[in-house]
Amino acid sequence: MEKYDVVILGGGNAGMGVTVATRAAGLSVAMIEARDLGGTCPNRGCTPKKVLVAAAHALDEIERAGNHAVKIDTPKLDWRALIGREKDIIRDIPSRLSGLMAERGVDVIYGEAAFIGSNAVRVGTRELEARNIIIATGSKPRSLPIPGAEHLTTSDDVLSDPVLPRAVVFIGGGVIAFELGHVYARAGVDVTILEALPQLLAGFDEDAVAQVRGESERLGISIHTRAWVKKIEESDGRLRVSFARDGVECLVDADRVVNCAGRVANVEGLDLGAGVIVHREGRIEIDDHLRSRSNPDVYVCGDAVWNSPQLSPVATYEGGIVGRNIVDGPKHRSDYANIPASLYSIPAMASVGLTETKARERGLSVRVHVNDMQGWLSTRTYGETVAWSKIIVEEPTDRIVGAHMVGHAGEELIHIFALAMRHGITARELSETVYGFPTFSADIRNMM
Ligand SMILES: Cc1cc2nc3c(=O)[nH]c(=O)nc-3n(C[C@H](O)[C@H](O)[C@H](O)COP(=O)(O)OP(=O)(O)OC[C@H]3O[C@@H](n4cnc5c(N)ncnc54)[C@H](O)[C@@H]3O)c2cc1C
Ligand SMILES: NC(=O)c1ccc[n+]([C@@H]2O[C@H](COP(=O)([O-])OP(=O)(O)OC[C@H]3O[C@@H](n4cnc5c(N)ncnc54)[C@H](O)[C@@H]3O)[C@@H](O)[C@H]2O)c1
Repeated sequence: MEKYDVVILGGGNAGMGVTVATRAAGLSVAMIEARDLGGTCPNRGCTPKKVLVAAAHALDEIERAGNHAVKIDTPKLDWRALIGREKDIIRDIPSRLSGLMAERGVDVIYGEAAFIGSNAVRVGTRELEARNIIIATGSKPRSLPIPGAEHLTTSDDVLSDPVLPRAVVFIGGGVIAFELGHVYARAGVDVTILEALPQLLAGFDEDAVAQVRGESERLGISIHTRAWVKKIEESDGRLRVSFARDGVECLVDADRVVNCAGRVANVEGLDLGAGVIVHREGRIEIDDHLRSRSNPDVYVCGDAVWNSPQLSPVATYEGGIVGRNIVDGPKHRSDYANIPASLYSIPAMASVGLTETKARERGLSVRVHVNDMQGWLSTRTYGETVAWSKIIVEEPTDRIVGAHMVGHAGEELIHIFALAMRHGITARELSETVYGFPTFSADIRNMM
């Protein structure tokens, strides 16, 4: 049995995050990775997705070029070349991360790990024992138990398929469906989104979501809520999706049907029982320090945590907390307030803090500033199709408790709000700040 202080299962954002404090403290650390170092975000998530989103942005700019008196013929997207560009941009990430881990003194072992004891794992023929074992194995698409589920593809396939389909159905109306749906729609694909719940994009402010929905429908995306998918069948070389909506049976044909119904912790193959790790259907029971309740030598971080946001910076942050808890003893807790998040639709929807509904549910006395910024000079200058904001301010303290934007460079501006919220800068102080002009940032003064 090889002995280490720390063994990390998974070499994604979360696993990498653990290595910082543990190696700085001189602990011996092994990282076991089944596929590519970097995990989902740089290889199959954020980064390759953003390359496609950037291309869709270019198409959006071209669509709006007429506003600037620029005449452009109908643009033509070479999808195969775009996928090639995407792969090219991310190609050397795993090898660069391998270099980083070597520099940091982390032993990387490739293979699929599983527990063989409370403090031991097996990978291939090797057995490793450690004082602490970290589950940082990420997430995987939720399986959909519907007839024809074998026809489903995932975001991994969308990001790798060099053939542009004619029509695509996304099952689930969450972030992945909207981001990839906007890219496809810009590329001329017929896009349908089928969401089981009455609301789309749960967790975002409902009024902001309504703006995104409007813009998505303007692009030609067909959206159905309360849609219950019954089956997927192959028919004449295409796929036919049957779903019920308000008691009415509906059909939609497509070349691809993508499972975007959420992602669950990827822990099925870990033999959690052998590790004495209590869980409910893969939801590992953890304390405030991200430790397994049944085996305190085991920590969980990143997407493998079932009840924290599945975001790449959150995975890195939680990995950092776990690393510090291992070094300092279990003292550190994560704080998920004021973490900015964006939907990279085109235009993007950005958000930090509480939605209006959540602020009211908490009984906060708030003033809500909603701005349709369509008529504002900066919006008109750039010919934006949507420019909208909602800023939620607590009445007695003037503290900003939530900010939500669609368009207007919101995915960048949201960080100014996040910074203000984190450091207690009030709405008035933010409004009184002198901003460079003319910029989108300067509009913050008039948003509240
Ligand atoms: C299409 C898509 C787009 C996304 N876009 C964004 C975005 O724009 N912004 C954002 O913040 N987040 C985004 N996310 C979410 C983000 O990618 C994840 O939150 C983040 O990557 C999670 O990091 P992690 O380290 O927890 O897991 P992962 O990065 O998934 O890493 C887990 C690693 O564990 C390995 N592993 C699994 N099982 C084993 C085993 N038994 N033994 C050894 N290794 C194992 C896997 O191979 C993987 O490399 C996106 C996700 C997807 C799917
Ligand atoms: N920009 C970003 O930060 C970004 C981008 C992509 C992914 N991610 C992360 O990846 C995670 C997974 O993304 P996702 O879009 O798969 O999940 P999601 O949780 O955002 O959305 C899933 C949606 O599918 C619906 N659904 C579930 N079962 C269904 C069914 N049988 N039929 C129809 N609808 C069904 C849910 O009600 C939900 O609205 C997200 O939680 C997100 O945090 C983040």
